[in-house]
Amino acid sequence: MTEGIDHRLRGRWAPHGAHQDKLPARSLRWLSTRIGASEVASPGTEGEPGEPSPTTLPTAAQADLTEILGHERLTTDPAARLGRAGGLSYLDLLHQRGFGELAVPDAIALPSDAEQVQRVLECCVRHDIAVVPFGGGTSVVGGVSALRGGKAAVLALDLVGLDQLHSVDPVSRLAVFGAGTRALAAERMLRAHGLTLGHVPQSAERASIGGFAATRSAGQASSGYGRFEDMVAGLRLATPRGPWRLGVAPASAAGPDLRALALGSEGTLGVLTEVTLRVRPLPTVERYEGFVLDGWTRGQEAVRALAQAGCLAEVTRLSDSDETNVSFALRGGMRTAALRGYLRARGVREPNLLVLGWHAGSRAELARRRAVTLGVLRRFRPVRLGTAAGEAWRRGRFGGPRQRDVLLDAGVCVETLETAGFWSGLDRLRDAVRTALRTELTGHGRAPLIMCHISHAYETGASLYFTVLVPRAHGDELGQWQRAKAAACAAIAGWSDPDVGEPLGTITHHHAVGTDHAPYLEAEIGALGVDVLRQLKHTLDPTGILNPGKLLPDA
Ligand SMILES: Cc1cc2nc3c(=O)[nH]c(=O)nc-3n(C[C@H](O)[C@H](O)[C@H](O)COP(=O)(O)OP(=O)(O)OC[C@H]3O[C@@H](n4cnc5c(N)ncnc54)[C@H](O)[C@@H]3O)c2cc1C
Repeated sequence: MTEGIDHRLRGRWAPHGAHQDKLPARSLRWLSTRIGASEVASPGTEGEPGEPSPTTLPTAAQADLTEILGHERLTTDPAARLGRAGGLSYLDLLHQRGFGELAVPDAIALPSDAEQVQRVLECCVRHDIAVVPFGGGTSVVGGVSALRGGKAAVLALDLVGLDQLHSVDPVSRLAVFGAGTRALAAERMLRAHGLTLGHVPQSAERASIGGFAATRSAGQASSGYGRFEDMVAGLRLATPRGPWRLGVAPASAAGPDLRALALGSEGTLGVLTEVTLRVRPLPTVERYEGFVLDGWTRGQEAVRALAQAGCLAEVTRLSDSDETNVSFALRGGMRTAALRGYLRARGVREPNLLVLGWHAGSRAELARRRAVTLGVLRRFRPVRLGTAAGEAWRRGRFGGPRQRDVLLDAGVCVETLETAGFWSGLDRLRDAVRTALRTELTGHGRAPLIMCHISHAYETGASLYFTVLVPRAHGDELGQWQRAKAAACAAIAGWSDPDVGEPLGTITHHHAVGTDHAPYLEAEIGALGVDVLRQLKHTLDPTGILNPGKLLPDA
């Protein structure tokens, strides 16, 4: 029923992928010295979450839900409930390791089709039970926290059973998926038709099509294939007011695009049951290549030039020198030492690694596009590292979450956050976030490592993705990151500098709002914008059962 994913073991990324958990001892030693950690390697008082409180699902509701789903597809088993208690943010993982209070759903519903989803919602309206739509559970912003919103009980509505490819229309290049389909499963199904979606976030092993649509996700190849919302041609939702279908043509002037209301609605307006996606022919040739540019400013200028010349590779990813140096250090060995020497000899003082990955329909197309890209890059004097560096990145692209588990085991606070801004303000945004994080996390012998990369570029601006590593503050594990994240969010929202007065960037480029970013939404969309969302929610979900506390903090 769970497609090989053991939902009882949420504290770790993929129990069956344990062999990829490698982070050599010498790398850990290097890291601990770098971040000032006598504490690293001592995880402190870590444990397991306690047994959850007994379910408060009313007996009458349980009987009605069982009638809809059958005994097999409704469970109040404590392990299954713990398995859907939150997502995969650093704070979620700390909760799973026994720090602080863990909000646990009272029951799990596992519907097998859209009709069952609709009936479950109507039943929850009748019994006034909160519902948390649950895709892959990879939210890193509190999107699947089991909050009750004042209701007597909360149900996690796991969509894993809606995992089918319903139809493929190769003529129109469309495919219709059940919302619970996992990304890699969707790719496998499309491959059989010679097609691809091209949406590959780092969470692809677990995350679902419905989750991507509900959060407006962006994958690692978004510079070529687009953001997930660009891929959505149509949607079906179950709502407390009844089913809703959106999207009947490739383009339309029939009033505002209501699909955009469902995209990014984070389970607060309805439950996505089916998603119609624009698909592309499978590329026949791919090439990943690494380049080094000297300094962040030059690297950023190069990516802007590529974006504005309309010649971004599908994967375009620029790491700052902190991230580049860490990736060199973790690799270690003679080759890396030789590479450092070579870069110094070429006059590179601050290596910023640029990875470009092209997906093309033919060798000729690849050669043509690559030549244009290299032509644009030339004036930024890149040092070419060839395909070995590009392939090294590609091989390691899914390793992050596994290495995070290893670092957590070693007592490191490791978390990411992201934003986006226009090119002209990107330096200011990056500086503000880095300063906020550094100020909050430095002290007591700790020297946080704050790395940044651009992995989604547009004509007008780019995303900034920060990865933070710092020794965990024993006794203040949750507070340490909560304060740092709040400071970074305040900087993005433009609150930390009285001269700014408006947001420096968006509070989230692709992780969504969830609970964590909800306090900052108004700074971005205004009080009127929040009111529009509130009214919309009231129309679709009048009794407020859907995903309480997400997107709108008070809904
Ligand atoms: C290690 C790691 C790497 C990540 N990398 C990326 C990345 O590269 N790019 C990126 O965009 N994100 C990334 N994320 C974040 C996360 O994977 C995305 O937000 C993803 O879109 C969530 O999909 P999911 O199926 O896991 O949704 P969930 O976590 O289950 O849910 C996310 C939100 O959507 C709602 N929801 C889920 N399914 C439905 C549905 N069918 N109908 C209505 N609402 C629904 C939930 O209620 C919740 O509010 C990463 C997360 C982790 C842990």
